[in-house]
Amino acid sequence: MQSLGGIRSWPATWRTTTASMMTTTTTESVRKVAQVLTVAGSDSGAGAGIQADIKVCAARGVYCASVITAVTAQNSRGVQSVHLLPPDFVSEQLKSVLSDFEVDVVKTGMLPSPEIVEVLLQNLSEYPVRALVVDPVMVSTSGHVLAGSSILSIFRYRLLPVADIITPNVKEASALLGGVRIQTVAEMRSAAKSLHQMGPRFVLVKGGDLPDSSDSVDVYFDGNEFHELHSPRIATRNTHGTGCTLASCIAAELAKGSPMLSAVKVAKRFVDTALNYSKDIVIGSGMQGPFDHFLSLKDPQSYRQSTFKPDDLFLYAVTDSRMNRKWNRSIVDAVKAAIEGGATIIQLREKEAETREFLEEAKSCVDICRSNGVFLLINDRIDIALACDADGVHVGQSDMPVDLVRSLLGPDKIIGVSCKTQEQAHQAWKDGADYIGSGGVFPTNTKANNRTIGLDGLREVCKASKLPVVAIGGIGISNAESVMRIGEPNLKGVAVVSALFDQECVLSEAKKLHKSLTESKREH
Ligand SMILES: Cc1ncc(COP(=O)(O)OP(=O)(O)O)c(N)n1
Ligand SMILES: Cc1nc(C(=O)O)sc1CCOP(=O)(O)O
Ligand SMILES: [Mg+2]
Repeated sequence: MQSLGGIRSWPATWRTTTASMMTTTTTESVRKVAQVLTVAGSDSGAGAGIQADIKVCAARGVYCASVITAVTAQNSRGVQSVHLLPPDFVSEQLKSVLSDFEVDVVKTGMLPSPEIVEVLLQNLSEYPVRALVVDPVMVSTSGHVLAGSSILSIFRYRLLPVADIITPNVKEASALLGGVRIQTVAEMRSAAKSLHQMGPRFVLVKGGDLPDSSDSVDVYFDGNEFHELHSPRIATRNTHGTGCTLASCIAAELAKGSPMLSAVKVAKRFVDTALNYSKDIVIGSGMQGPFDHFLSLKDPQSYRQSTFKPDDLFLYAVTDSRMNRKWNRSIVDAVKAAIEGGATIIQLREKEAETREFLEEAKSCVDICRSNGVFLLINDRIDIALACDADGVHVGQSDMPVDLVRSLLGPDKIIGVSCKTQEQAHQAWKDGADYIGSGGVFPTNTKANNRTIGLDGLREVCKASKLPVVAIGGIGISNAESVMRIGEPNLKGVAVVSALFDQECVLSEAKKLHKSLTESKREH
C-alpha cells in the first residue's frame, strides 16, 4: 500500500482558509470542503461510534461520511448486542465514498474482524487519502469486547505501519504490546515509544484510565520528542464516547490542514470543554451517559465559563508593533513563533497600527490561533475584536468600562482588565471580567509612565481577586520564577512583551520562558 502521506502536501490553492474553516477557496472560486470518512461501528445510544464521529466533525465544521462496520445495540448501561456487517458490504461502502468524494482523512474506530481491516487496507491502497487516524477500539467503556485478540496481528503488522497517528488508551496500548504493564506516566512513555516502532508516524497514549491520578495525562510521541498533555479530571458520568470524539476531532483538524500536534491539542481541549460543559446533563439511566458535542443542551451563559481556563494565562504573549517593525517581522510571523514556542494566549497590542491594516492582520492571527487552539485577544479595540471575531479583549482602567464591553461583546467572549489595586480587582469581578492583568510588577520601557506596583502590589491584587491573575511589566526569563514564587493560587502566569518580541528569535525566547515557567510550576 502506498504511504498515506500524512498531511504533508496541501495544494497551495487550498490554503486561504475562511473564517468558518469548513471551506477553502481555490483560485477558480470552487469551494473545497474539508472531509473526513469515519470507518466505525454504529452506537444506537449515539454517544460513541459513528454517531459521535459525525457530531464532532459537524461541531468542528468538517463534513463527515461514514462506513459502518458493525451495528451495536447499546445505551448508557452498556452493550447489549453486536451485529457485524459482512466484509464485502463494508468494502462496498468504502468504494462508494472513496471513489466519489475527496476524502482528506480517514478515521477508524471499531474494526471488529481481520477481514474488515483487510478490505479497509485494500480500499485505502486503491484510493489514498492524506492521513489515517487509527483509534484502536477493542473494548467499550462498559467493558464489552468490540474487537477480540484475533485482530491484534493485523493491527500490529498491517494497520499501524500505515497510520499517521494511533490513539490507544492504556488498555489498548497494553494489548497491542502483548500485555505490558502500563500504570504510570513513565510506562505510558515507554509504551508510546514501542508502539511508534510498529510504524505509525505519531502516537498518543491516553491516560484517562490511569489509576490514582488527579490529572488526565496523555502522552504524545513523534519519534523524537515526548509531550505530556495534562488536563484536570472532570467528575462526571457522561464520559461515553470520549475516545471516538478525540480521534474524530483530530481527524477533523487534520482535514482542515492543522499540523499533528496542534490537531491533538485542539482535540483534547474540545473533549475537555464538552465534558465540563455537559458534566451534569442526564441522558439514560446507566453508569455512563453521552455528552453534548454541540455544547447546546445547557444554559449558553455557562459555555463561556467553561471554555476559558485560568491556566490559559500561563505564558501570555502581548505583541508590539514598534518591536515587530524594529526586527522587521510581521505580526503574523511574531504570533506564529510565539505559539510554536509555547505561548498559551496571545494579545494583539498594536498601538500605532492603522485600523484597516490592523483588521486584516488580526483576521490572519485569529485563523492561526484558532487552528492552534490558542485564544487571541485584542488590546483596547472592541471594534477590531468584533470585526475579526477575536476570542476577546484586554482593557485598562482608562479604556472602555468592562460592563459596557461585556454588553457589547456578549457572554461568550473573554475580557481581561488591568488592575493595580484591590478596589479595581473587586470591580473587575462585579463587571463580568474573566481575568485580571496586574502590574507593572517591575519597571518597564514598553509602556510609558507606568506605575510599578512590585511583587507586594501584585500579591495584594491576587489576594483581593476572585478572578485569575496574570502578572505583567518588566518580566522575562531572569525574573519570571520570582514572580510565580509569590505562591498566590490565583496567579496563573506571566504576560510579556519585550522578553519575546524585542528579541532576535521569538521562538527560542518563548521556548526558554515556557521551560522556566514549567520548572517553577513543578517546584511549587
Ligand atoms: C495582560 C495585560 N495586562 C495589562 C495590560 C495593560 O492594559 P492597559 O492598562 O489598558 O494598557 P495598554 O496595554 O492599553 O497600554 C495589558 N495590555 N495586558
Ligand atoms: C502593556 C503593559 N501593561 C502594564 C501594566 O502594568 O498594566 S506593563 C506593560 C508593558 C509590559 O511590557 P514588558 O513585558 O516589555 O515589560
Ligand atoms: Mg488599554
